[in-house]
Amino acid sequence: MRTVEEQRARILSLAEPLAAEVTPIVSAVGGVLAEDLPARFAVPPFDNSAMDGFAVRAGDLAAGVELVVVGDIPAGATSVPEVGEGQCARIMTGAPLPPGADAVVPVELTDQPWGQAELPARMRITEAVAVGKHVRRKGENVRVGEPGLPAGLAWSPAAASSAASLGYAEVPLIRRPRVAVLSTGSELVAPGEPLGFGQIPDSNSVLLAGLCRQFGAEVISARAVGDDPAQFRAALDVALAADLVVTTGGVSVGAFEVVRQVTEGQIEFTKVAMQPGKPQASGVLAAPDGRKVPMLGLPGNPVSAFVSAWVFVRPLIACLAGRADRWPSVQARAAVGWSTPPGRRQYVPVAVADGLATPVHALGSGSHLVATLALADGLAVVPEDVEQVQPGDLLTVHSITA
Ligand SMILES: Nc1nc2c(c(=O)[nH]1)N[C@H]1C(S)=C(S)[C@@H](COP(=O)(O)OP(=O)(O)OC[C@H]3O[C@@H](n4cnc5c(N)ncnc54)[C@H](O)[C@@H]3O)O[C@H]1N2
Ligand code: MOO
Repeated sequence: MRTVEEQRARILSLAEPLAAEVTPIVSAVGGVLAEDLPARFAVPPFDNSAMDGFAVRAGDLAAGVELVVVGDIPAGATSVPEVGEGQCARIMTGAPLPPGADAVVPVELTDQPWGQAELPARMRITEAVAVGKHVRRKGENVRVGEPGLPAGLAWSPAAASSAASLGYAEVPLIRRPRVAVLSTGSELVAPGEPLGFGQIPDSNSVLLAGLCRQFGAEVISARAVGDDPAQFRAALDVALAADLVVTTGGVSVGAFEVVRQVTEGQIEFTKVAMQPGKPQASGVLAAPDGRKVPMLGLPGNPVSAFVSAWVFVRPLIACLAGRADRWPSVQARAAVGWSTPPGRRQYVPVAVADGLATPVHALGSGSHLVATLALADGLAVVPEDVEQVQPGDLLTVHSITA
């Protein structure tokens, strides 16, 4: 059996980051920055006032000193007066600091009224300020040419505002990878439908569509097909419009494994030393338009599909998106003991509280325990060489919320 790491390395070798596209910053939320963006503008772009008040020469100041007001500098002013000894200029927040001035006295520390007021001829200060006070220096956030935003940054409203400030209206972005989800199984009926004999609700389509979105992908379709090779082939051809196809079911050794029957030869079927999630399929298929599209065939058992999505689909989506993948974890102590399959890494859905990890169901990592999956806030990892977890054992618990 292949280790989890070997399988993950194989899967990552199937794909490359999608090509970057020049994208308006405002419409880019959800993408990933493809290149470093150096600062085209200094931030702030010029020395400016942090307060509404008066630009002064700090050396002139003492409580009670009166200064001659030589001009008015609103934000957006295109020219500014020079401030000489004994002089000051009225200035607003964000307005350029005039030559000669080296500090700003807020209007509250003067004898002048705040708010809309005539420009006074003279102004008396009530409290002195030090050199540099209330002045925001050019480039004190970032200087021209310095690193602005780094490649790999997940685009966000904050990133758009940084990019605008750094001088960019468009940026090279890798869009969200497009994923098609295809669940297989003749026993599947749509959620909410009554169940006939031997039928089961299709929970994997909604599970994987949601997880892929959580992992940063755009889901272009999520549907179920029966275990009929022609039906599956036709659905797969449509799904290949995506950047990644994720299927569930039909990868084991039964007599009606439709994913295996249709794709064997192009897709590799293997066993991975993990539980749940042992049977795994992965490979690259040729889309009708000639693109090479990676496909992951996850096992059909719902908890197996869930764990496989976190362990394999998530890093592959991150790779396509041009992002580094990291899976946050915490350490927690097992609240109870349980047995684990030797030689396979176990991923157990657990609830974590007060540093204790409790399996969300007494049957632990049973791959069919879909009804209680939602109660988990992490996947506890039991290493391959452990056969019995004892109460109090320290476990790594991966987050399933980030
Ligand atoms: N003889 C062996 N049998 C099995 C082995 C094995 O090694 N030898 N491995 C077992 C393991 S482990 C797993 S996991 C499953 C994987 O089987 P498949 O990927 O082929 O999945 P199916 O047989 O289609 O379904 C398995 C199970 O999951 C239910 N299911 C499937 N799709 C959905 C869905 N969309 N929503 C909800 N539930 C779904 C399905 O009804 C089955 O109960 O194979 C074992 N067998
Ligand atoms: O690997 Mo299966 O996913 O153990 O039930």
